[in-house]
Amino acid sequence: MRFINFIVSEVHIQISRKTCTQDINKWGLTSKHPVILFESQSCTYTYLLADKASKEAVIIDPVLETLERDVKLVQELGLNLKVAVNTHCHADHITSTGLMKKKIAGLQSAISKHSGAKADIQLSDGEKITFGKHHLTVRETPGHTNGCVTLVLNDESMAFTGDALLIRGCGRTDFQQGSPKRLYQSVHERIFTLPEDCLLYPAHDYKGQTATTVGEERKHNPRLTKNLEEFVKIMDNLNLPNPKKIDVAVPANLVCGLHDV
Ligand SMILES: N[C@@H](CCC(=O)N[C@@H](CSS)C(=O)NCC(=O)O)C(=O)O
Ligand SMILES: [Fe+2]
Repeated sequence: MRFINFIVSEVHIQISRKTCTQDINKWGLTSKHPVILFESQSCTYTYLLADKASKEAVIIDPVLETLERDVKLVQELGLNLKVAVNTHCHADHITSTGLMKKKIAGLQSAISKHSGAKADIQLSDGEKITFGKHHLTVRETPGHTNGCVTLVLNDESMAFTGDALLIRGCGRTDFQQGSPKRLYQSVHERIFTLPEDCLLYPAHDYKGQTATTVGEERKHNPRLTKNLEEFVKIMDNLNLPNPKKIDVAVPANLVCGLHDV
């Protein structure tokens, strides 16, 4: 399912199906958008960013179940996919980065060096992932897991928050070295300090929402507008069932999704 079809730096917007939470007028005709792809079993968003001139591209959080769709799209658009990056070692689905490397020559996988997972590129805070004249800067945002990163586009017009910040929510902190205190700090110091109108794209949404902004979340996030003490209490009492695939997904994602696939 694709909601907005766009290649970074090109004005080409196709908005269909579900709505964004933010005022649509804010998007404006000159806005840039990533290609947004959705995997419906795990409600995961995969993002594809490309430089129009050079065709160099980056994919964020691709999912095993939608590997063929994503590879086909990359080929149809004639992109030179350079990096497939995971925002963290996912617990709810298996990444497709390992198998995607086998289908796309020259593709490198990437994940935080704090994730404990194997990949071609072990990302550090401040590192840049370059595609054509653009880059994503890695901001470490631990708390959901130790190895969570937020990827910020060079002009700070958009950021990909993984599970650190979800729309009107945030990643759980009850497994994989989760820590509500660290997550609170990460979001307040490393995401909420981005420009108010910076678009935020999460790794999941369970309610049909597609994007938000820093300003909206600073004002309306029901968890992160609380003080630290209240936030910790909320997170310690979520009582969510474990993701159904956690026992297969985590070991598989520690080896780029290639475990027993
Ligand atoms: N039901 C899903 C898992 C749902 C879940 O736990 N989501 C995670 C992100 S994936 S690690 C989460 O942090 N949720 C926060 C929340 O408040 O919902 C499944 O079985 O896969
Ligand atoms: Fe997660």
